[in-house]
Amino acid sequence: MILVIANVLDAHEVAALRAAAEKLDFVDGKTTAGRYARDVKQNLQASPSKALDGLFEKVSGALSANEVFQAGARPRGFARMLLSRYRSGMAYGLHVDDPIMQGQRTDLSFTLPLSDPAEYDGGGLVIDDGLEERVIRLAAGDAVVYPTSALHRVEPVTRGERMAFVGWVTSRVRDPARREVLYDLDVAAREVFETLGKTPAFDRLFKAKSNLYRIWADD
Ligand SMILES: O=C(O)CCC(=O)C(=O)O
Ligand SMILES: [Fe+2]
Repeated sequence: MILVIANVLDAHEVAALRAAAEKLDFVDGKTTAGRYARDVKQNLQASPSKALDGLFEKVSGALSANEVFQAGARPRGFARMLLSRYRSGMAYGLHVDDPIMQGQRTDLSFTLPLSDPAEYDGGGLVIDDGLEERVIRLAAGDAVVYPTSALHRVEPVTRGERMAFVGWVTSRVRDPARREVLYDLDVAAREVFETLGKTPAFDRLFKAKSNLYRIWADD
């Protein structure tokens, strides 16, 4: 399941993060890529610093407060986050991300751009779901969350600059099919609640979702 979540950050938050990001040092992104991804990775990444950690906290806080992210990802925590920058001519070829980062299993990947698509050409995130490729170009402040198991790439940027947070989430529910069942039940329960109120059908649906979550959640 690929989830696009609108407005994780509002325009003010995006502008503040962008201004703070402009003050950071950026280095070659190859330093954080795995053995095979390194060969196809051409981008820049903010070097680790206290200021960068502060930005990561804002992003993880905004995602954690987002109901759609909670329902779709069931996050236990964030394994890693990066702030990356693609200037004209830069790209990240087809690759798969590391299964373990900083000792944590990576179940879900996300991209949250700080640049609007009008600021650059190319630069789409292309996710291969096994059957076909999907090209995703998000507005600044939106996020896409997708299984870390998927092959993916970033198309070459041919004009302007694409700045984005990327990160990896460890989920309490490791199996993507189970996560999708929980997400569907959550969405259905919410819809019943909003249209019909807290009816017996809602109580049953929500109980079923809660109990499946209890059965499937890692300790
Ligand atoms: O920038 C993106 O949308 C994804 C980048 C990526 O695949 C990575 O950093 O591993
Ligand atoms: Fe990647």
